[in-house]
Amino acid sequence: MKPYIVEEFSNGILLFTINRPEKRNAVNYEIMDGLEHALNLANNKKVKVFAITGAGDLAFCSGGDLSAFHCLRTEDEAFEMLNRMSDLLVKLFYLQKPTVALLNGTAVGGGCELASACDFRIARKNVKAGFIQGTLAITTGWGGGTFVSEKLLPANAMKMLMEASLYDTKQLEDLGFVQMIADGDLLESSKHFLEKMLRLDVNVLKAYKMMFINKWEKAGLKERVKEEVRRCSELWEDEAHHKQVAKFLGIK
Ligand SMILES: CC[C@H](C(=O)O)C(=O)SCCNC(=O)CCNC(=O)[C@H](O)C(C)(C)COP(=O)(O)OP(=O)(O)OC[C@H]1O[C@@H](n2cnc3c(N)ncnc32)[C@H](O)[C@@H]1OP(=O)(O)O
Repeated sequence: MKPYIVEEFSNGILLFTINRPEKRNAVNYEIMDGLEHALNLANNKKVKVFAITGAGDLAFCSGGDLSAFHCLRTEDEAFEMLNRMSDLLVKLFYLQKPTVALLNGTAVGGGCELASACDFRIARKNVKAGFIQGTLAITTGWGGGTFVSEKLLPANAMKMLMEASLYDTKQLEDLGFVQMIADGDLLESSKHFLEKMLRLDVNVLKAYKMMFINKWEKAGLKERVKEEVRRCSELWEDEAHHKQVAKFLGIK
């Protein structure tokens, strides 16, 4: 089974699907390579909106693949992986067209960071999401803390990060994290959400997105993401983190 799927629709939506439902769409290096490939395709002027979703109906993305990354023990080893994914999420954040995360299921940890790198989040009714990294004795490490602090009211962003909890769709909507709760098919609901944008020329969408990109550039966003990655790498090395990951993986 291919670990990811890239589909271009005639209405201008390019859809990237993480296709590892058996691992709750956890992100490993293959998925990172796939995301990089899809982001390169998204620069084509035929693409008006870039969308991301997960295969199956249980998880959008469960964050970093703990079995793949459990072997990363030191700050530097962690930084290399975290930096690779954070560079990709910055590229997604700065994509010069609208981006949308279609939350087909649970978005936890890095999965919530992936969703926060998009301009919009549309969720199915029974979805839960949260930055649970704190329960693993680390912080966000792919840029999600920086992204969400740009997207939500400061108190709501800090609440989501510091509570390290899962929220339901009503809570996510109240926090301003989710812009629409889908009633029925997620892709159809997203087309309804996007239909007014999709009728505009891609250059108009690009010009408006540049207004936000310029603001983020002036706010030192890329440097703040690098600091976030470094802070997470430092915590990653601590025994407290390795112990929590081993517990999840059932390793004594
Ligand atoms: C900076 C980002 C940072 C990083 O590490 O890079 C993070 O993302 S930290 C957060 C890492 N993610 C997690 O801690 C989430 C772990 N997963 C879960 O909490 C649950 O699996 C959940 C809530 C996503 C779904 O629960 P559900 O009961 O539906 O499924 P299972 O727990 O039974 O899992 C099924 C199957 O998938 C494997 N799995 C799930 N998540 C991951 C993951 N993140 N990495 C690797 N494998 C994962 C799980 O082990 C099961 O595999 P199986 O072989 O069937 O036992």
